[in-house]
Amino acid sequence: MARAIVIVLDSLGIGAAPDAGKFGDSGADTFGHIAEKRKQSGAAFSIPNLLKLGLGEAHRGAVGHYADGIHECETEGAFAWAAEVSSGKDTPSGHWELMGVPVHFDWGYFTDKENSFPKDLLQRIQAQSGIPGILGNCHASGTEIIQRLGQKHIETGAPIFYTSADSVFQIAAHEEYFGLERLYKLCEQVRGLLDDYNIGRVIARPFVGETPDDYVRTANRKDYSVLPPKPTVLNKLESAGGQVIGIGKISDIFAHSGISQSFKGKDLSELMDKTLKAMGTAGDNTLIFTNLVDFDTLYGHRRNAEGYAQELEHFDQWLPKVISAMREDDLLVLTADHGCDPTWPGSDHTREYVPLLLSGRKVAAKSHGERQSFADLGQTLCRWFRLSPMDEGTAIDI
Ligand SMILES: O=P(O)(O)O[C@H]1O[C@H](CO)[C@@H](O)[C@H]1O
Ligand SMILES: [Mn+2]
Ligand SMILES: [Mn+2]
Repeated sequence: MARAIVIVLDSLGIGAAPDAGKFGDSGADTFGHIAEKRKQSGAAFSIPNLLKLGLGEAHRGAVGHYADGIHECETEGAFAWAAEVSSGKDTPSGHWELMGVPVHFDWGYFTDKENSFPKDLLQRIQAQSGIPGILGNCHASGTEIIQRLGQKHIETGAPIFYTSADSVFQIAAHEEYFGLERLYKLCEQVRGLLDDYNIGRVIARPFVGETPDDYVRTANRKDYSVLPPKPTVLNKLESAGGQVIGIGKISDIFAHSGISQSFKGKDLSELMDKTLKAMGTAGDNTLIFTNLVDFDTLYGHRRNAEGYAQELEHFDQWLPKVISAMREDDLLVLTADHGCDPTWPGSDHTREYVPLLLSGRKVAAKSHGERQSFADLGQTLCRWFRLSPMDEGTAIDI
């Protein structure tokens, strides 16, 4: 009986999508530019297991040439490169589309770079929560804004509100001076006031530290997403009696819908450890669904190409353990939810193709070419679990 393990390397795009121009992202290439930077440094880029599963070949398919230092590689799995049909290049859109439900509506955005949030919304937040004031109220990189405003936040007790090119309302506050539970409660209140604005997520961004130079965000980040617009493959599998084990922020991304069990972890090692543990215990008809957020949060948004390369090498070393924990009827999928090119201007995501790397004892090594939607993965999972098809997506013939 079937199981599937889907691991999202958050933000590992493999080249500008056909519609990247609409997002100002023509020429973005997360994987290609990481490889290029590593080549320029003179050091080798050691990701043999990812290459065997088809990462280099999928990237070549998407952009038309091998990344610097990457050569032809005989793959041991099926691979493809997929474009996104959802309107946004954000995390929920990417994950929901992977699970068969693209976002066809337009999210609301706070587009103004300064004074980003409407005055009446801010007034209602203050009235309901009783916070003494508001800091930020602009587009920002989350690490830069706590360095700039963290001290004032501690002195005044006013939380830091900021946003980005995504449909997000982010709130940074000190875990001890402001309080973690208080931050979560504030995020819930803000979530409740955003219905008219069609905003995808409120994100709690707690940090610790005593001076601007040592403020650091903690693993207690929490995402408050709206529900996907329709039932996803997760709901379908659960309704058919299967199990969905979410690891990392998967449960938050799906607003806890279609998740049977959820495990968190503070970094890639903990998350991969929990993935392996789940593989050891999960029964048939289980989807183990892991999100590895650090690629995006620590390296993509921070525009740290070398850090991203090292994290990919680190992940690569986990793959032999994952592969040896696989059973006869397991399908392993490595993919991504959007790009976040660490060489790109600004700090936002980039509109890119994502890899679909499928492997397992019953999966033939083959290129499945370009896919028109991430939803092809959802449809493939339906077929794998013998579920009725989703409305969107074309199953990959593995
Ligand atoms: O700069 P930080 O706080 O990491 O924010 C980033 O994280 C959000 C969620 O991925 C994105 O919308 C982007 O703004
Ligand atoms: Mn993401
Ligand atoms: Mn991100």
